[in-house]
Amino acid sequence: MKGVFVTGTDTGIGKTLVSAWLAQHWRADYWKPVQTGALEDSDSDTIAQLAPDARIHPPAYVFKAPLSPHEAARREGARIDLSALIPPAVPGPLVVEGAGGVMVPLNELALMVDLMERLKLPAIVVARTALGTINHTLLTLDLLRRRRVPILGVVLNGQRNPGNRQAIEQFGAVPILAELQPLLAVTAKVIAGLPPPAFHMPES
Ligand SMILES: Nc1ncnc2c1ncn2[C@@H]1O[C@H](COP(=O)(O)OP(=O)(O)OP(=O)(O)O)[C@@H](O)[C@H]1O
Ligand SMILES: C[C@H](N)[C@H](N)CCCCCC(=O)O
Ligand SMILES: [Mg+2]
Repeated sequence: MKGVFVTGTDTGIGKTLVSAWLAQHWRADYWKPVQTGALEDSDSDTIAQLAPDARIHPPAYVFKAPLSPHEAARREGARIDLSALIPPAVPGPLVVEGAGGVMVPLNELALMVDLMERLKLPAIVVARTALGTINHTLLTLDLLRRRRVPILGVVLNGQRNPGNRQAIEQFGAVPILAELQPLLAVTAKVIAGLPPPAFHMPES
C-alpha cells in the first residue's frame, strides 16, 4: 500500500486541509477511517469540495457526537473494532486522515496510534506554529517512534515562526515538509493554487 497517514498535534489543527492539499496534488485516494461529529459537513465532504480530483472512500465508522471516537461510539451503543479499519485497496497513493491526535482513544483499549502501528503508513504530523507547538509536536513524534510508526515529517500550519520551526527540526530530528500559511479563503481554487508538495508519496 502506497500512502501516508495524516495525523496532528490536536483536533482542528489542519489535518483535513493538508489532506486536501496532498490528495489534490497527488491525485490520490482519501480515506477517513473514523468520523465523529460534523455529519452535515464531514471531513470527506470537505475533501470532496477542496480536492475534486481525489477519490474519496467512505469512513468505516461515522458517529454523530463531535467527541472522541471511543465516546461518540459508546453514546450510540457501538464500539470501534480495529480489525474493521481496513484501508481501501487502491492502485495509487492513499491519504489516510486520523481523528484528533495520536492518543485519541478508539475504544476502551486502543488509541489512534495503535491503528497507525497496524497500517504502517508513514506519518505526516500537522502542527501549529504558535507557542506550545514544540512540546505538542515532540510528544507526538516521541510516541510514533516508540511504536515504530515511520515518520515522513511535520507540516507546520500557521504564521511563520522560524524559532519554533528550528526547534522542532532540531529536537524532533524531523524534516519540516511544508509550511502552510493562514489562507484568506479555503476553497478548491486556493488548494489547487498552492505549490505542490515538495516531497513524494513514499513507496511503502
Ligand atoms: N492554514 C489555514 N488557513 C485557513 N484556515 C485553516 C488553515 N488550516 C486550517 N484551517 C481551518 O481550520 C479548521 C480546522 O481545520 P481542519 O478541519 O483541517 O482540522 P483537522 O485537524 O482536520 O480537525 P479534525 O481533528 O476534526 O479532523 C477548518 O475550518 C480549516 O479550514
Ligand atoms: C470532533 C472532532 N472534530 C474530531 N472528529 C474528534 C476529535 C477527538 C479529540 C479527542 C481529544 O483529544 O480530546
Ligand atoms: Mg479533519
